[in-house]
Amino acid sequence: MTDNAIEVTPQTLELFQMAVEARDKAHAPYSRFNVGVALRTASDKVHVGANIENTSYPEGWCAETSAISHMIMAAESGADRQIVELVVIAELDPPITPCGGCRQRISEFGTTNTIIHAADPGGIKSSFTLGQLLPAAFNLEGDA
Ligand SMILES: O=c1ccn([C@H]2C[C@H](O)[C@@H](CO)O2)c(=O)[nH]1
Ligand SMILES: [Zn+2]
Repeated sequence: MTDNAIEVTPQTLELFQMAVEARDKAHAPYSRFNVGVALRTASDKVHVGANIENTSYPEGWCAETSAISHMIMAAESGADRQIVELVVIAELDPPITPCGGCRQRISEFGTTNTIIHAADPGGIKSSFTLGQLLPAAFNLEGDA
């Protein structure tokens, strides 16, 4: 359990390990801030990503975006593109949560119940639902 009572399961710990490994692949020579992500789909597939920066600074992208790109290109069914749970890891205290743009991207392929775990190398430190991180999200389809 973390501070707000979202459960950390053995599956979550596996996700954490994969995010740690993904982080080693970051290309972040400009910020020197390596980020790793692992996400699990409704079909129980795992995809990873790291941040990939560019000498033209605004052209870099986040670890979450890398992982979503992997998920979409590997997907063969609707469940393969539904994000159930995601771990983001960097080295900061308090641990980072996805940036605003990535919250919106996760929202495209998640629900308000999608779980987002914020980790540092020591483990998962806090957990949120996407609804907590992106309340009143933009959604052309409305609630119906
Ligand atoms: O959730 C986040 C927040 C930041 N970054 C990256 C973007 C940039 O490369 C570096 C510093 O902001 O961290 C991510 O990958 N994910
Ligand atoms: Zn981002």
